[in-house]
Amino acid sequence: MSIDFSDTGGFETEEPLVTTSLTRDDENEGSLRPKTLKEYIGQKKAKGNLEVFIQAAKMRGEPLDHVLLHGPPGLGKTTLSNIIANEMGVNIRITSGPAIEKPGDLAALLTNLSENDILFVDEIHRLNRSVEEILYPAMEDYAIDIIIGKGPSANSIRLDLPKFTLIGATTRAGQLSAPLRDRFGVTLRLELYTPEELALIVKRSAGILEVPIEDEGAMEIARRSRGTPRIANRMLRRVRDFAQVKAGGVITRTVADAALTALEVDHLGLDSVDRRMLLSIIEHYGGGPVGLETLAATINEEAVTLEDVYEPYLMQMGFLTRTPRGRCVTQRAYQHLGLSVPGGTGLDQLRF
Ligand SMILES: Nc1ncnc2c1ncn2[C@@H]1O[C@H](COP(=O)(O)OP(=O)(O)OP(=O)(O)O)[C@@H](O)[C@H]1O
Ligand SMILES: [Mg+2]
Repeated sequence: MSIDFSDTGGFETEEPLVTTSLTRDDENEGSLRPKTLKEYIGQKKAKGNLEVFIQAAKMRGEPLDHVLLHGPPGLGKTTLSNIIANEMGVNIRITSGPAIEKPGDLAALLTNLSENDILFVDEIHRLNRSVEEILYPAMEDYAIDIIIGKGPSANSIRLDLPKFTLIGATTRAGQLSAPLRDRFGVTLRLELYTPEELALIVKRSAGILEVPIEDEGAMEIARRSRGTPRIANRMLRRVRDFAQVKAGGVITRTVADAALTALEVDHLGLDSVDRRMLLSIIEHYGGGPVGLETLAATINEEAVTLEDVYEPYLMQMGFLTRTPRGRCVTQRAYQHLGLSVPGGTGLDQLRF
């Protein structure tokens, strides 16, 4: 059976599937968030470590060591932070690097915490320097130094804080200053998910959303969601719309394939930006190397978006490599795009 979804009707105005930030699609993302470590699929290494640290902290009746979570957007950093709070049985206060403008803002947050609470700072690489300096003694000694008064009569007093856990999340661990990075006892890197793990996530989400889905339908979405649960959940919602309007409601492999193809997501999950990126390196820069900024300007996208969102997946798939002189496409990329590999190596010769 084949279904033609090329007439996408009312779906054209949808927002892109791949983004750095949240879209309208994610509004009820919260309802799909697992609440316990057990429900949190994949990330075996990070989860295994956390299980031990959480148990040990609970046995000692102490707060968990400060945790730094890093990895590309949409892999479950915020989710994991909420789970840690839940598993520890403590409160979590949520803020972000850019939201804390002055040292006083952070001091207010810290002094309002209760014993063992978690302070979650998203995008922690964007904290400004003067705010960051308040964090050093807070993390190390559970204290902050406050200056009272001005000029010669100014006095510094040390204020004790409750023992708390700082969880920092960042997509760019490399941008964290060394003194801040060193003060985290636990650093966990989240990895892109395998298609099998993503299929479990899709089936779990479909269950919550009460969408009928076949195993093969879930796998089709999983294979095309570029290792990222947030994208898998977005795709599930779009495919559900197609399934309901055009195919009787059930998400089968055929329905998922037709819907995602209509959304310009190819069978490995590459979208139009990925393809423009690879094609531009091939057509304008002879396959590379080309610097990230130059490439971004050529295809009219932001360099950070390419670096944080697109590159991790293209590198994982073996389509792109990073060299000291810039980005290069691989033979696999030529093959995937249906182009012949320059120099006549690769496919052309293998065919004989
Ligand atoms: N391990 C997981 N198991 C099941 N669902 C997950 C998992 N990780 C993430 N999700 C789903 O993906 C969505 C996005 O995750 P989350 O918001 O935690 O990502 P993030 O890493 O904080 O992203 P960002 O960097 O953009 O802040 C969540 O709503 C959740 O439903
Ligand atoms: Mg987040």
